[in-house]
Amino acid sequence: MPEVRKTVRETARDAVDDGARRFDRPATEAAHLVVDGGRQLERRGPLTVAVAGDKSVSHRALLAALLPGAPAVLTVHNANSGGAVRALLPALRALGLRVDDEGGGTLVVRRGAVPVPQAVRAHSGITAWPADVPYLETGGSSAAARLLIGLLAGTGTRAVVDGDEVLRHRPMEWIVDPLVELGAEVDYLGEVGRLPVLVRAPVCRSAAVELSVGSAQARSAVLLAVAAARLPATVRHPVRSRDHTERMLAAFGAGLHERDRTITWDGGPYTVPSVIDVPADPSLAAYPVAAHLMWGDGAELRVPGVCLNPTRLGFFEVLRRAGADISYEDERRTSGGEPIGTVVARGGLEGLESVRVDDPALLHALIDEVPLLAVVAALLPGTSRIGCAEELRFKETDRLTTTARMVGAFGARVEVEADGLTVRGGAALRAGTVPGFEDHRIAMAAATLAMCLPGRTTVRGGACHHTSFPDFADVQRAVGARIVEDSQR
Ligand SMILES: O=C(O)C1=C[C@@H](OP(=O)(O)O)[C@@H](O)[C@H](O)C1
Ligand SMILES: C=C(OP(=O)(O)O)C(=O)O
Repeated sequence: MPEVRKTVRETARDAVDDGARRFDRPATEAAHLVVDGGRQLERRGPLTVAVAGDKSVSHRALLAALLPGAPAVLTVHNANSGGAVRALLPALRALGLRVDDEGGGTLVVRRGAVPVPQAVRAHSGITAWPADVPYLETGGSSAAARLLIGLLAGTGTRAVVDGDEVLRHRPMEWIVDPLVELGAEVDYLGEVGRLPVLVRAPVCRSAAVELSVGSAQARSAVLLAVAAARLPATVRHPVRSRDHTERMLAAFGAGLHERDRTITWDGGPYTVPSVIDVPADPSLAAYPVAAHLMWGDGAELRVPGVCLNPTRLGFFEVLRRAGADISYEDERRTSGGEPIGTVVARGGLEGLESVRVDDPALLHALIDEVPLLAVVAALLPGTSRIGCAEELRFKETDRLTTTARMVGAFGARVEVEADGLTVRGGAALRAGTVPGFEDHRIAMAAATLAMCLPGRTTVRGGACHHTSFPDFADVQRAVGARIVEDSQR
């Protein structure tokens, strides 16, 4: 372990001085999104829209094919087809899995194929790459990279894991440090704490590890490592963030127990099924629901088949606490340990004063929806505060800064603090040209706000929504938006 490890809070505070530069991207190549404000609906009755499969559950379902004892053929239904999930497929193929896209979100993963090598991405600090090990690149998807590193460290598969230029800036010590405590050997090939890494030797010590970050990816990497190694372990973590890995392993029959933020894994047997169904993504459902509430002129919006795992419902919960009419209808079915149901939104934002996030578990339950929550907050009259959000600085962009800049470009008054945002409502918002920062969550939040402002908004590089929500524009059109991708660039 390093002698002095900065806390996430300290690192986030330093990042403030660095401004958004650290995570800002170069000028985007992606097409813009062009939005004309106002709702265009033929009738105002109840509406139902479907959103794609959950990104996090899709990643875990695909990676289950690497667990020991996984079936020769694993079929994943309703997988998210965005760039972040797709980014995992070449890495799986390089490890000797065949992955076929059968259409309609069905991916079939077969063991025992001839490995398809990936091209090595040049790195200014690396002249000689380790020979005779697979090179696995996971694009810009941190979930894909971190969970994969955990699995490789569990199965004892030597490999290099890398990512694109943005992912190469994101922290990997969050997972490497605990894996090393468990006896794994993982080398940084370039900058310490960053990709690319070489996974050299497996976890082998039954230690009790203590995680310093709330990141579900960090916890999942450790759990997948010990589950793959069949190594009993105890994992203490600071906050209950999304628990899809725990639910998936428990659904496989693994002996996993949690008490007082301590997870105990008994190292016993489990069975990976041959079919995994992915529920719809609550983080995607948040966009049509937000648009419906911000317009406030529709009857009822229903989004069925959504993953109702409470560790993912923070966006809806915060709005419910503020007075929004959002409810869940339990569909009385579960999949892979995940509860499934319909999200129902009625009415609009009238009567809502402000929103508040002041507890880490709540923040983690809406971690990817912070830009969207800031957009909603900008339309409320009062002062909203989104706190406990220091980990937002380590996403695709520094999302505290990029959220503030995006909402600010509409005229909103937003202050960035070390651990969050204060949004002072009541400012006059206007359409215009706003930055998307090549960050899908920022771009989709901007486009959603633009839908309820008069006039035309261009979200620069907004087509990056394909990372997590390829049919974002179609879904928003289905609820009444006038939105197109500007391919004339
Ligand atoms: O576990 C996952 O699949 C994810 C966890 C979250 O990241 P952190 O766990 O790093 O906060 C989230 O932001 C990301 O979109 C997906
Ligand atoms: C932060 C995200 O994903 P990841 O951390 O996997 O890149 C996201 O999808 O918003």
